[in-house]
Amino acid sequence: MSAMLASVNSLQEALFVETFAVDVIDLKQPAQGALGALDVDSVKEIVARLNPDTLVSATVGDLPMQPEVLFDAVDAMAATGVDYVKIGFFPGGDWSACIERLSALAARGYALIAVLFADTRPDLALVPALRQAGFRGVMLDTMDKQRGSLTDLMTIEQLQEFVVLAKIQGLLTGLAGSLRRQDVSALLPLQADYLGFRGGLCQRHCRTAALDGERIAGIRRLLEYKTDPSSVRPETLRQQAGIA
Ligand SMILES: O=C[C@H](O)COP(=O)(O)O
Repeated sequence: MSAMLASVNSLQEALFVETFAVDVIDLKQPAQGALGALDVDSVKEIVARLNPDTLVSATVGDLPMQPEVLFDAVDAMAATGVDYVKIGFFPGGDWSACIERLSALAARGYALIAVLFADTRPDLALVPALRQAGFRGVMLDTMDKQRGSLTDLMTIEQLQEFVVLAKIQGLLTGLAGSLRRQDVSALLPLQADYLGFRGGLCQRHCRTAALDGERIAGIRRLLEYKTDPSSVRPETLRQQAGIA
């Protein structure tokens, strides 16, 4: 079974999705890009207002792959108290230098999640380097939301290969990218740690539109945890990965 990550753009939306007991509330501003960010003060306030047991992640924005730019943004977002910081690996720049610079933040105990974009054909040879740098997880998403869902861009076999590769490295593994309700049954057998949603939770499947309670409840029902939801908690993952 996979956990459910739901992306929200405000305190109001965060409190709303919390009532559906989603497993991870992901703070982002979809109107500003694939991984558009909320400002750190808003994130801080949302973290303070949510139930302390609710897992929260946040994105840092669609940033250029420049080590210092990413370092500063991730440092500031991690300091808000979110459980995970999601970092998009966009085309261009020096990915290795960025990973190395961010390893200093991972060493401070921040749980970093690399987001790779299926529509940019990312080099999966990067996955072991993420683990070595102390990243806590890696996920696939889509950059261009007009190109269909993740399952339109990669075959189930390719997605399975990604999940297995990431799990071998002991990384938390996520799948997202315009996922629709009908994608869930195809993705569940892959046993990713979580599936992420925004557009699929919104009216008209439009990621910048308002959340739709019926859609959220429908996907939540498909992803009801049958096992221990604490398995995606940072401390559990640390133990699994043998990190003190
Ligand atoms: O991390 C999950 C993303 O927010 C997914 O957004 P999307 O469903 O609109 O592609």
